[in-house]
Amino acid sequence: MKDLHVDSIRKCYHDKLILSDIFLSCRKGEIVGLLGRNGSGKSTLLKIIFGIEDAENKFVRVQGKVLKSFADSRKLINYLPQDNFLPKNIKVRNIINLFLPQGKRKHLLQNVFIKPLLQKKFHVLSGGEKRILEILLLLNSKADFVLLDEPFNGVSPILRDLIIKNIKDEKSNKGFIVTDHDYENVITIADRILLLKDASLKEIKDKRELIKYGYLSKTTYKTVFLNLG
Ligand SMILES: Nc1ncnc2c1ncn2[C@@H]1O[C@H](COP(=O)(O)OP(=O)(O)OP(=O)(O)O)[C@@H](O)[C@H]1O
Repeated sequence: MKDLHVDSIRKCYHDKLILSDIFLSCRKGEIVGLLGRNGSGKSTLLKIIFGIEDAENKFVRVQGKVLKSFADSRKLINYLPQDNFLPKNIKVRNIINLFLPQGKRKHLLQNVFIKPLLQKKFHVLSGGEKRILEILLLLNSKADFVLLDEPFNGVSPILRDLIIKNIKDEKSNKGFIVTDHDYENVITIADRILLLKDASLKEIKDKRELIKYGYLSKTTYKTVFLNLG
C-alpha cells in the first residue's frame, strides 16, 4: 500500500492533552493541508509522525511497514522543521552533495535560485534562501512522504510560488502533509484540509467550517474567499 497511515496518536505535555486519538492518512500523489491555531499541536503531530517526538500512544505505518523509531522512518519520511536544520559551516554545494544521491544533485545545482548560492556557507544565507534550499533538498530526497512545517514562513512571493511549483511537480512521486499559517496557500495546494482543534483532527469539507471551528473570523473569510473586503 502506497500510503502513510497514522492512528491512535495520543500526546500530553505536563498533564495537558495536546493530541487525542489522532487518525490521518496520506497517499502518494496527495497533498494534505494541516491547519490549526497557534499552539494547537501541529508541529508536535508532525514530529511524532517523523519519529523525533515521543507519544503516549502511536501507530505509524508507511507502505505496509510499521515505524517504531526514527531509524525506521528516516528513509521513508522526511520532515522540514520550523527551525533551520542544515549544518551552518558547510558550503551550499557541499550540502547538496552530502544530502542528495548523485542522480538528484544536478537538478538542484543548476536551479536558478540555488546556483548563485553554491559557494556560500549555510549560515551566511538569508532566511528565505535558507528555507528554499532546505525545502528543495527535501523535495529532491528519496523519501516517499514529506512533512512540511511552515514552508512559506519568511519567504517572498516569488519564492513562495517556486515552493508551490516544486511541491506540485513532485506530487506524483510523493505524499505531502503541509502546515502553515499562510492558510490561503495551504488551501490552494491541498487536496484535503484537516483542522487540529481541541486535540482532535477535523476534516474540512467546506471552507465555511473554518469559521464554525473558530479558525477564521467571518470578516477574514469574506475578505479572502468572497472578495467582499
Ligand atoms: N517540549 C515541550 N514541553 C512542553 N510543552 C510543549 C513542548 N512542545 C510544545 N509544547 C506545547 O504543546 C502545545 C502544542 O505546540 P506545537 O508547537 O505543536 O503547536 P503548533 O500548532 O505547531 O503551534 P504554532 O502554529 O504556534 O507553531 C503548545 O501549547 C506548546 O506550548
